[in-house]
Amino acid sequence: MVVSSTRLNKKKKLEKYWEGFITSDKFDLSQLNSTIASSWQRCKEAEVNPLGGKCDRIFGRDRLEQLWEANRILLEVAAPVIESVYYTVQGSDFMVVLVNNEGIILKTMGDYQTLSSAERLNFRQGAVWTEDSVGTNAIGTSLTSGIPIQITGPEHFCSHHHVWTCSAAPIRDPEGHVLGCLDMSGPYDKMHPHTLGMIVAAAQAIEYQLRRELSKSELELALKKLTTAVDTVNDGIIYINKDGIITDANIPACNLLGLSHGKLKGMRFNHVLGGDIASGCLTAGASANGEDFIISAPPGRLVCSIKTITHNNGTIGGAVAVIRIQKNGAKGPVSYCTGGKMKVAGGPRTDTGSGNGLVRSSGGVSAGTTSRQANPFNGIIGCSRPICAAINLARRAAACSSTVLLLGESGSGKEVFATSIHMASDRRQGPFIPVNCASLPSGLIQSELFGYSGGSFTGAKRDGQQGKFELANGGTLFLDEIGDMPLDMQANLLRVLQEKAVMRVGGSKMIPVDVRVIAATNKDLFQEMQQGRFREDLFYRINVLCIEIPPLRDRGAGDLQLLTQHLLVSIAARLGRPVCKIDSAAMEMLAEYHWPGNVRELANVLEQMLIITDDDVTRVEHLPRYLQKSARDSKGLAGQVSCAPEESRSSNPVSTLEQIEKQAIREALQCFGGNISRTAQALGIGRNTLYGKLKKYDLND
Ligand SMILES: Nc1ncnc2c1ncn2[C@@H]1O[C@H](COP(=O)(O)OP(=O)(O)OP(=O)(O)O)[C@@H](O)[C@H]1O
Repeated sequence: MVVSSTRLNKKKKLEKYWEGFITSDKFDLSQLNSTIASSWQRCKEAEVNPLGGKCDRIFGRDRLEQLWEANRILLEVAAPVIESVYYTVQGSDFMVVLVNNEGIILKTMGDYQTLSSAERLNFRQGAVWTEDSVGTNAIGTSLTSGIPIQITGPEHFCSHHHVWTCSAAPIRDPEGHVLGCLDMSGPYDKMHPHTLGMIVAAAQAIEYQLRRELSKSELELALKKLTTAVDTVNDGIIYINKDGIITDANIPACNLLGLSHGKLKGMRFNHVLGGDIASGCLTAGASANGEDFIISAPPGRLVCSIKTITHNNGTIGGAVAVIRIQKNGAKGPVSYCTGGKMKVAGGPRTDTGSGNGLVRSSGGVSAGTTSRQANPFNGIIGCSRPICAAINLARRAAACSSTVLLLGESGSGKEVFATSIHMASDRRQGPFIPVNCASLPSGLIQSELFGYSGGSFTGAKRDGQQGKFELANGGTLFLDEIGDMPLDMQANLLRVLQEKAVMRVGGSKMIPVDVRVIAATNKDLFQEMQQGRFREDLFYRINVLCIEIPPLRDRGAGDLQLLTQHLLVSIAARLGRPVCKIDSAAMEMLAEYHWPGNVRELANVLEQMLIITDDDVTRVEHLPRYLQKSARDSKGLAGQVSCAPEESRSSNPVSTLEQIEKQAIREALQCFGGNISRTAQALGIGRNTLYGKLKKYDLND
């Protein structure tokens, strides 16, 4: 780009000022913009090295993760704005940066070249970009002065920044507190005064969205408070819309009326409680408002009081009815219950109310609380400490959108974890696309991942083809065996992860993709990185949240039993055979074995055993030879360790599935200190099923 002579003159003039200022104690800065002059003064007082500019205050991954969590809403709201700003300037060597109110960089997005130049200054996530750390700069100076500012070339206090131009604007919460700032930085010769305008508009867009988020969460909180209060009172509370239809009710109301929440909702209030009491309030207005009505229904009478809800313009929006059992002496007009599905105490539920069925129902029907959502982590069988720790981390991973790195031996369940994280995340409606990086031929890996445009190579489809990234848009891309990805592809992958956009092979335009990446490997990536087989920058890019999945041999006998039981049932179902028991000696041998192939190997061994067994018990002789030998060898070394349930060891040589199940439940209960929910979750069954089994096995204590 040709730099205009005016700009060159301005730069030369600024350079003179800068040189004069840093070399002399007294230098007249009256000609310089006052915000910049004050900033230079502050930097001098803070003894910032004017000949430097490379940041040496950088927070590591742990602190950064805490900061991401602390600034979660800001990051979520800012992400789409940052992307749209970036796409507007993409290809012009600019980068967009979000920092928190302490000047710590939370997020960067930019062209590869610019990010690489920035990296040389440590201008990257975790770096502290305040004035006292790196001198006058748009971020630090905007945060200090509280105003949007553009700082170009020699206006920066440190000489390393003189080739940069930066524009930053503070982002404030609705009360005016600065939450951070948004910055756009790029080469000095591409400086444009409009950049600042764009950044100010983007910061305002973030502020606007933050206000909306905040009022939404305040509203949710107010609603929660209200629901909690409503559910803790003893009186029945019923909400009615302006047409007299019940829209909601609390638990006591359902109990008093003997109707479930689901049934009550949608019924006509008058139909349930009789008379015209609701219509009186809703149509005739205030005359009946707040008055008590007695509803007659053996064996007791209910007092009902209705209050209308009015809009600001005075129109009636609905009503709230409060009902309670009539205490002696309560007076009021009498209404009669005329219909609805009533539950008579001690008797069956009737479908036709005859006008006298309104009673207090003590048991049975409870208000329909929202049913518990299915837990995707229930599919991960195991209750040992290491697997529970991994599941807990995975749960956290599901709640955020950071890249996840799954480490674990082959067959240990990395894909099971990846799918569970996807299913528990807010991307569950989007696609889950698994890619095995090791099995892709090196010539095809690029087009497989990024797609290709029409006619880009012989044999290519005429209209081109989407790659896995595009296919995973809005969902999750599972990059299995990432440690086997060729080095040149690693560079391309890094670029896509940074830019959140792909360019198809043979294509010319960037296609934005919204993909969450979960990577997995059974290799020691750190070692791979040190030996130059894995790119350092990619390693740190994907290693945001690392989950180590323990090998089966480290998960203890409890997990082995649980998995064996689970797999025996599912394999039998798949093969269309009855479920088999497993001989305790065989079970012991399984526990002796070191399981290099982990759960996958266990599943294969059990399938083989089921296939070759003729009766309903599998024994040691059904085990593969190599496993028998290996287990015997290790037993010889390690002594006798039994994993068979205690009660089966004494007399009966065969462990029934029930014995195994009882033992597994006992261990899981112990592991979770008797907590039913967590035990049920770890065992992969529902709480009610667990209660049933505790009763069956007499494990209630
Ligand atoms: N905790 C678990 N609960 C239930 N099934 C499991 C568990 N762990 C693994 N499996 C089963 O074991 C098999 C192998 O698991 P998975 O494919 O997830 O392993 P992996 O670590 O991704 O293997 P690889 O490294 O070879 O790709 C699958 O059939 C999976 O269903």
